[in-house]
Amino acid sequence: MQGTSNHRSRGSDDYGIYDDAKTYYASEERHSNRYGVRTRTYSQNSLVKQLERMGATEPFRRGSHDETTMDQGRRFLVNVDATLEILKNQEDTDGNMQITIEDNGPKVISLRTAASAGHNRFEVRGTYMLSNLLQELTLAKEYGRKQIILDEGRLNENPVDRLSRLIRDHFWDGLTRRIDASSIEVAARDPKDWTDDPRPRIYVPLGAPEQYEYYQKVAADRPELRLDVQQLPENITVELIRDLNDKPGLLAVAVEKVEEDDGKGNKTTTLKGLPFVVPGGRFNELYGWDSYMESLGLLIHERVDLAKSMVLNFCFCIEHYGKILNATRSYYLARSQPPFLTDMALRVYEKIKHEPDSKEFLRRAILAAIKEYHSVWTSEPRLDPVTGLSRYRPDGLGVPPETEATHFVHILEPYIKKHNMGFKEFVRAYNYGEIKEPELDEYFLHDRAVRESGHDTSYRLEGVCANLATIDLNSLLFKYETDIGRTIRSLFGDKLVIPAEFCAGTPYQPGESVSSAVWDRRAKRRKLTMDKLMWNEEEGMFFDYDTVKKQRCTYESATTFWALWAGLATPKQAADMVKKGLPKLEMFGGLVAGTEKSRGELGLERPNRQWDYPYGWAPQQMLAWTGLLRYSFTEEAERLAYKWLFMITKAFVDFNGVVVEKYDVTRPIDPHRVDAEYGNQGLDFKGVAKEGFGWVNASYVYGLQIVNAHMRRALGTLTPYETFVKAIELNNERAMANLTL
Ligand SMILES: OC[C@H]1O[C@H](O[C@H]2O[C@H](CO)[C@@H](O)[C@H](O)[C@H]2O)[C@H](O)[C@@H](O)[C@@H]1O
Ligand SMILES: [Ca+2]
Repeated sequence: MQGTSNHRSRGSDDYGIYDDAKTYYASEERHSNRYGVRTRTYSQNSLVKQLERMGATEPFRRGSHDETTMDQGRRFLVNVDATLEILKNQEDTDGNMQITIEDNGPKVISLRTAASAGHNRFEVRGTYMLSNLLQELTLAKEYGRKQIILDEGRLNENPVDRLSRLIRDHFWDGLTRRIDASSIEVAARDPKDWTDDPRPRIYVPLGAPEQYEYYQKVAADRPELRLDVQQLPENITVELIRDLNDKPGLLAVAVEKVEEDDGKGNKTTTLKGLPFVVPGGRFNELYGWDSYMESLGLLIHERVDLAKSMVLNFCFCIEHYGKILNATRSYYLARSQPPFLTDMALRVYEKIKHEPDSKEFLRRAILAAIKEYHSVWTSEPRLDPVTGLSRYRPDGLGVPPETEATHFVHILEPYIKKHNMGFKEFVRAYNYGEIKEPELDEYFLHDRAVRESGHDTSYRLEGVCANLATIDLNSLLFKYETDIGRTIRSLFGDKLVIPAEFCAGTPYQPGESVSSAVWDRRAKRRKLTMDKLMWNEEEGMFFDYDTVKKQRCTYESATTFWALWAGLATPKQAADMVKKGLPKLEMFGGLVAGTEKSRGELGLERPNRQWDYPYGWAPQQMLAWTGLLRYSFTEEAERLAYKWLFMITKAFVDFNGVVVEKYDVTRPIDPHRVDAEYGNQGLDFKGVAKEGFGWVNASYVYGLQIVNAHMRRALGTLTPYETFVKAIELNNERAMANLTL
């Protein structure tokens, strides 16, 4: 592998070695024989004929290994199909269309060099280079190339640079959706639609009549889509949401008006969907907290427009659906997800504040957040009136339809037996209240809350979540309170007028103005209550508080660090957390979601849960790093970031460019293997990964900003953390010895 690589690196020919796939492979000229390659043409027919004659897989004579590296690096002349065949037959021994350390091929292929016009050969060796070759050829084939001139630099690229580049140039685009005529069929696809006729369907809120008209026109103009366009009634009840489960669909989000040219010089106005980034895999809709995490990566990559339009989509959701939704599908209408809107909007604002409409953007986001704060998070049923703290506690009816088919079998089985019914028959009868089972009602109340918490599922929350004032939610609300107060004070002259459309569900009258003082008081009160009910000095951790049992919980969770992220911990609490809490949760690959002790024994009746030990999730890492830095625990933040990035980079190198939804942070060899619940997302690709996974992509980009330059270099050479530290210590000792004072 190369120690470093320069992404702007260009050969004398002016082509970039690290151009994005489209630029690299779509150019005819780049792959013609202009690099001193013999002008003989290798037609596809003659290649295939030679191939057949030789009974072999590649049609050139064997050359010597005497190619020298030129200033722009070695280049290979590669026949795409034939080489792909060799790779598949020889190197992908388990036949999963990926070349990984689990394949048992010879791990070497000899490629013809371009400078010798294909006469000389050079061996490409090892899993990483071969899997990069597979990825490059898969892309070349998709761009219709039969023969390419391939830079060796694309095969032995520093993996940190390669993954960062793929995220920047490919993954974000692969995950971006727009709900308009340009690509509604892509956005509407729902792998979680288990109905007999999973056709594309969109629900449009009553307050967006132009959108309703627009989508009806799209459906009429393109009948082959079978797009079903439905208008939602004004009052969205839990009964309605349950009924929509038979016809699940996408929920409309924000659009903008644009001018369109009909090709004859006539201008008409049409609608264009504001884009958003989806998590990936089976999650093909706009998610609440995934979007926040994604925006942290997008902003680093200067994709400010995407982050901004996700904020605007959230404002649309609050205005039309009453909340930032768990995600934008009909079955998610009743529940939200961890709230991050104020921080997200402020980060976007920081990037656009020189633009004329930036203040208006921020005003709208803060008004939406205020409405959400009051009408969703601090009113019943989520508000616990006794403590004033909040809980994840959404309304809903029956069994959530979006989970994998078997998810609730073990829960429902006893009831199915009791009522002597089939699975589907029972679920329908229960959902429609024909069967009353109060115990099940209680189970699903908590299950819905678990899903709203984003931590679905975990033994921290199962069977109790709706009663818990969690450390995560209350830290986020403290952040809302402080962000809103500070913004009103510093950017709106300590006076923000609440317009009529933002009043419903809030204590405000139209035109009433709000100042920062009340927000400061709310934050102060929340902090005091949390200190009293949730902080355990002995353990050095914040714990959830059970509002029904009126006691502090004991499950040790990585969410304790959210208190640092939000800035609610005192310096002493932060130091205690680093000293006592952190060692319990720090693993080989970074932070684990919860401790093994807290998770407890697993068994047939107690299967593993994806938000428990031994799994680690990108949002937990990102919030902890940011929180630690906020309290000046730089070394700890860097160390945790290094471990997480190392684990991701190593899996990326050893497993054909894989980037997944979550990792087993205790598993050094194959951390992407997760068999809990619905397995892992992001694994299912042929030849080349195109999307990664939204928040892991973001954590990678964000984490690289946390580690120092020396660490970044060490990651590029896949240096395990312990080795890195030893090397640093040795260096320091030497430097000390050589120090002449
Ligand atoms: O389909 C099952 C569940 O899937 C979602 O949860 C998981 O994926 C989300 C998207 O990446 C993520 O936000 C969440 O934290 C994950 O646990 C969905 O959010 C659940 O509501 C759904 O039941
Ligand atoms: Ca394989």
